[in-house]
Amino acid sequence: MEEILIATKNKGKAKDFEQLFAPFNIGVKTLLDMENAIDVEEDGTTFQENAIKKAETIAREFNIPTLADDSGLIVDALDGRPGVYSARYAGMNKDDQANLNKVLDELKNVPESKRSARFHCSLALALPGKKTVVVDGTCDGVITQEPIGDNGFGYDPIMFIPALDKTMAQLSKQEKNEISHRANALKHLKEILTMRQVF
Ligand SMILES: O=P(O)(O)OP(=O)(O)OP(=O)(O)OC[C@H]1O[C@@H](n2cnc3c(O)ncnc32)[C@H](O)[C@@H]1O
Ligand SMILES: [Mg+2]
Repeated sequence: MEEILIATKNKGKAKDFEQLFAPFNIGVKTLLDMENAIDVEEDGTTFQENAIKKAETIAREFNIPTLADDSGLIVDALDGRPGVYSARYAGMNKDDQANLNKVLDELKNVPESKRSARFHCSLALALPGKKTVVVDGTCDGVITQEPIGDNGFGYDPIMFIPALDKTMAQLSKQEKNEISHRANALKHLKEILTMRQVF
């Protein structure tokens, strides 16, 4: 594989992937580099369904190997919300700040011992003419009382990682990419592709 298209318009994800793919000899493009990319409606009820739909629709449009990421935050005390609706939890206009404030608000009276959560990432790789490969990765944490840290994106400032004693937004890009849901999913994908000798 010489070039891969990441089917995302999210700048934060695009940066994560740029760094995650740096060790491989593969050119990485995202939808931020492409004109006229179809806007894929994320109407699935699972991360995997949405990832497959994004990857296959975009692979068909541009006819190159395409990787899609559907991800989100799962909070135990909120029965798994925001889950697949993470990107539009506070409304359709995709505002990271509003989304994380809604989570903090809903957890206002929940004690630390019950604030467990995890990030989930489903990756789908659509290779023209082949069956799409799907993998998952997760990363456990605890929701803070308020946002802490300026790095990363999305819900990173409210996701505390006990083992590192920092929120995701206090980690450097390198540190996040060693432990993140996205990094873990990519590890699984690499194992499968190595097994199938695609890489
Ligand atoms: O669909 P694309 O174009 O890839 O971009 P998106 O932002 O809409 O992405 P999703 O549909 O997968 O929604 C993911 C949501 O979960 C959040 N999220 C995903 N990965 C994250 C991470 O590593 N850190 C913090 N928040 C994350 C992100 O901010 C979104 O609100
Ligand atoms: Mg999306």
